[in-house]
Amino acid sequence: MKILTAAQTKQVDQATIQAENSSSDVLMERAATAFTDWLTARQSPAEAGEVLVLAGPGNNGGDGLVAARLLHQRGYSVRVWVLPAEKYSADFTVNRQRLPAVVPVAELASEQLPTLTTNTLVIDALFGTGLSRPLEGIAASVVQHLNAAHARVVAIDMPSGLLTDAPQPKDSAVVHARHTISFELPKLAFLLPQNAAFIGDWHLLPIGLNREVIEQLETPMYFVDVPTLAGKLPKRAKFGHKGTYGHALLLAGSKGKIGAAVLATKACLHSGVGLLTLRTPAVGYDVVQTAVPEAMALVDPHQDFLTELPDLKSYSAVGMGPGIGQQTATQEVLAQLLREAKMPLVLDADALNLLGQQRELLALLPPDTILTPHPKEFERLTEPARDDYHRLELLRAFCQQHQCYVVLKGAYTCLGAPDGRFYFNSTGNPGMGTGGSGDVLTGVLTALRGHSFLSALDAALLGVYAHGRAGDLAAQHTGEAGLSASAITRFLGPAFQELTTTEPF
Ligand SMILES: NC(=O)C1=CN([C@@H]2O[C@H](COP(=O)(O)OP(=O)(O)OC[C@H]3O[C@@H](n4cnc5c(N)ncnc54)[C@H](OP(=O)(O)O)[C@@H]3O)[C@@H](O)[C@H]2O)[C@@H](O)CC1
Ligand SMILES: Nc1ncnc2c1ncn2[C@@H]1O[C@H](COP(=O)(O)OP(=O)(O)O)[C@@H](O)[C@H]1O
Ligand SMILES: [K+]
Repeated sequence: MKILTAAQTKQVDQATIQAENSSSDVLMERAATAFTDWLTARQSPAEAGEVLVLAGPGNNGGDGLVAARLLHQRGYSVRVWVLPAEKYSADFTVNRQRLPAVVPVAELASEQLPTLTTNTLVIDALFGTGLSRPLEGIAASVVQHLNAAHARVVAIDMPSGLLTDAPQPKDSAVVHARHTISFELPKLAFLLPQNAAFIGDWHLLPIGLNREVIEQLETPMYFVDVPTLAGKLPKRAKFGHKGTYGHALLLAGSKGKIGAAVLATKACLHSGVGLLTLRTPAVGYDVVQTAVPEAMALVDPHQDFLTELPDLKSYSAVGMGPGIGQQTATQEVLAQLLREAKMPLVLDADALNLLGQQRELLALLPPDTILTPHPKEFERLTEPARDDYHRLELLRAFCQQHQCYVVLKGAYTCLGAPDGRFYFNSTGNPGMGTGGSGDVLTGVLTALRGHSFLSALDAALLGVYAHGRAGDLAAQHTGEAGLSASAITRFLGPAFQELTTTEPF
């Protein structure tokens, strides 16, 4: 699914209206009807109480006015508050006129603000994607009043005051919504941690925007859902054998962190790898042979940490990092790996920290290497980010400079590609914020990079999605608090199964 800018969204709106030979108020009616359907399916008139609709001067306000009319028609008690402005959009004006006279309408003013309690249901239709600057004056006062009351706010399209795809000026007033109901495609602002408190839970409602126009628009940003991945993971071949699916090598573990190696190993085995060898310090031998008998253990001569790179010639992909520690000898192993590897690489955790300590090693990264940092690890490779937008700029520059893929982990993990594109993942849950989840991802990605039939991009997209999906499936059984990294590995199979192409009949 594409992520479009505010400007592109406007373009799609207009093209949709043109293609349908209709008018903008028809599209507004559709959007507001979808919004109202969403709301009324969740709140009866009695549960909602008096619904306050705050309407701004543009089409976001227009959406609010249509919703007010529809809610009134459906038996809800509604009161509208309009933001004073020099001019109102045409569709605002049309829908202001269409509002039944019995619906009370008042103008917002600093000395006249609605009375709010924590239980008041407020529809925030002040500003949407047309916001061009931070809120000030009466608009800012209304937003501050709303936030101070902790009312139940449902925002239409955007929480008012929040920019769709640009950094937010510091301390600007932005609505804190419980839900943000947007249309058709996700917006970049929804995916950034710094906006979580404004957006609440977001939901997308289809409103029949023109598919062809969306297809044609160029964007460097995608939201990865099932349709994005359709057809990428082939069914296993009838006569396939272990050689068909690659021989992966994992370099993982050190004394006290052999568990990280076990988790990555299990994950790799549950992600379709043909053969797997684990290189771990001698201290891990018994553990690994017992915990993961399917993997071959190739122990390092050192008892506690990795000191020697094994011969690489048998392997189709190598993953390094989980639990390896940051010993100088291990750094040497990493440097040698970067110099010698002719096969795809996945680097995680301490392998990234070691790279951060010796940045000249970055020049040795083989093209299409996948790095999987969380934001702190990413900073160690680059520089501290001012905010989430700056972090994305750093990500793009890093991927382009080093011609690598970076899986920037988080709630919406962002895969940066060497061509400057971003792919935000849609699966996963907060239960995955627990030690070892990242080790599991390394195992998954190493397995997929060993599949000669997958490109680096497709391996990364499939792996990140399946990892999150496995976390979601596991959480259905364990709950989020009860989720462990081991549980994620147990649901990788079903997650991959869902993504596997079925033969056409
Ligand atoms: N996209 C879709 O699929 C569909 C979109 N639809 C809806 O349309 C919405 C976009 O509508 P929109 O373009 O009229 O913009 P909107 O957010 O109402 O604000 C613009 C007004 O605010 C003003 N203004 C701006 N910043 C300001 C500030 N800081 N302080 C004060 N004023 C400020 C600005 O004036 P100006 O910048 O010219 O001064 C202008 O008057 C979209 O979010 C969705 O809800 C649906 O109806 C149909 C399907
Ligand atoms: N709130 C969340 N929603 C979705 N996924 C999450 C969330 N928190 C963490 N994750 C996922 O869990 C994994 C955590 O990785 P990482 O931070 O490296 O953990 P560890 O080092 O403990 O293994 C990442 O894949 C991340 O995307
Ligand atoms: K809004």
